[in-house]
Amino acid sequence: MKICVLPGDGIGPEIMAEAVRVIQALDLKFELEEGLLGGAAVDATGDPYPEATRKLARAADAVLLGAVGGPKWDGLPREQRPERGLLGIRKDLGLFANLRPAILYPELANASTLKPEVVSGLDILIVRELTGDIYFGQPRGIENRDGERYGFNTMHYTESEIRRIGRVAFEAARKRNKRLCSVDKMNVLETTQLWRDVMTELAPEYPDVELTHMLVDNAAMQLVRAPKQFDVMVTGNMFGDILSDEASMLTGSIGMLPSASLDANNKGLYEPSHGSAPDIAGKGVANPLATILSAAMMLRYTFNNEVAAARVETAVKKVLAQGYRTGDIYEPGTTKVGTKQMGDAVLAAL
Ligand SMILES: NC(=O)c1ccc[n+]([C@@H]2O[C@H](COP(=O)([O-])OP(=O)(O)OC[C@H]3O[C@@H](n4cnc5c(N)ncnc54)[C@H](O)[C@@H]3O)[C@@H](O)[C@H]2O)c1
Ligand SMILES: CC(C)[C@H](C(=O)O)[C@@H](O)C(=O)O
Ligand SMILES: [Mg+2]
Repeated sequence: MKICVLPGDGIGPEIMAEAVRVIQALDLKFELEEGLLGGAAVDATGDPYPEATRKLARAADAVLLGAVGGPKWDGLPREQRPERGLLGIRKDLGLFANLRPAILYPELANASTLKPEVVSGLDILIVRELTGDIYFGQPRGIENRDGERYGFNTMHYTESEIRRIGRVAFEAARKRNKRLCSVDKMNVLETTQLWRDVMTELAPEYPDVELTHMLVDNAAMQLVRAPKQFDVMVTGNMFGDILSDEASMLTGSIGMLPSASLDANNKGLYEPSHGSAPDIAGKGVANPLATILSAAMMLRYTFNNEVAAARVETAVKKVLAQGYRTGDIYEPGTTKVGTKQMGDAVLAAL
C-alpha cells in the first residue's frame, strides 16, 4: 500500500509532517514516498508537476497533498505556476470527483461564523467537479486585441462529464439523507443549462433521492442564511471552489475542511481544502486538522479501512473536546497550541 506524499509549499510541509506522524502511528504498513509538487517542484526542476512526481503519483495507491503556491511564484509565466502543478496532477490522475465535507464539530459551535441555533449539527457534503469547467477550458490567454489587452477563458462541459459527477453525488446522497441540491447558473450560462438538464435526466435512476436545483448566487446566500437545508450539494469546478471555502467558515475555519479527489476507481488525492497560507507559513501555527482529516478520508475511500478512518476522526474529536485549539479556532477558555502540539495531541488521543 503505497502513499505518495507531496508536502508542497507554505504551510504544506508543516501540516503534512503532522498528518504523516498520524498515519505512521496507525502501524498499517504503508509505504510512504515523498515527492515535489508546486513551487517546491518549480524551484528544483522548473516544472510544477515534474515527471518524477508523475511516476510516483501514478504508481501509488493514494496521494496525500499539503498545499501549493505562494507570492514567491506569482510572477512566473502561467504554465510554471505552482497551481498548474495541482491542476496537472488532478487531470493526469483523472480525479474528477472532489468531495468536501463541511461538518461542524459541537466543540467548535462558537468558532462558526453563524449563530449556534442556525448552524449546530451542520453536516454538508459538497461534491465539486474537478477536471472540467472554465479551469480547463481552451482557448485561454491574454492577447492584444484592437489596441488593448484581452483576457479570455472558456467554460465548457460535456454531458458525460456532468453525468459521471452527477452519479457520484446521487450515490453519496443515497448513503446520507437522500437530498441533493445541484447548483448552477442556468439563467445565464449555457454550460450550466446543460448541467441542469443532465442532472434532471439522472434523477429517475435515483427515485429515493430528492433532487433540487439552485442558482449559485442564491446558494451562496442560503449557505450563510440557513445551511442545514443542504445535505449533498453538487456543482461545477469553479462554483464548488468558491462555495466550499464559504462553507468552511460555517465549521469554524478553513483549517478544518478536508477533501478527497477521486477517480472512477477511488484512487484518490487527499488534501485540505485550504491553500498554502503564506501569511502564517513558517510560524508553526497552522491548523493541521484538515490535513489529518484528509488522511482519514484516504483510509476510508482508497484503503477501505473504515476502522482506521474512524479512529483518526475520533482522535480529532477528542482533542477538540480536550480544549486544544490552533489560532484559527481559538476562543477564550480553550488551550492555544501550535501545529506540532496539535499533532502531539492527536497522536496521544489515538
Ligand atoms: N489546494 C491547494 O494547494 C490550494 C488551495 C487554495 C489556495 N492555494 C494557493 O495558496 C496560496 C494562498 O492562497 P490564499 O491566501 O488565497 O488562501 P489560503 O487558503 O492559503 O489562506 C486563506 C486564509 O486562511 C488561512 N488559513 C488557511 N489554511 C489555514 C490553516 N490550516 N490553519 C490556519 N489558517 C489557515 C490563511 O492564513 C489565510 O489567512 C495561493 O498561491 C493559492 O493559489 C492552494
Ligand atoms: C489552488 C487552486 C488551483 C485550487 C482550486 O481552485 O481548485 C484551490 O483553490 C482548491 O480549492 O483546491
Ligand atoms: Mg479553493
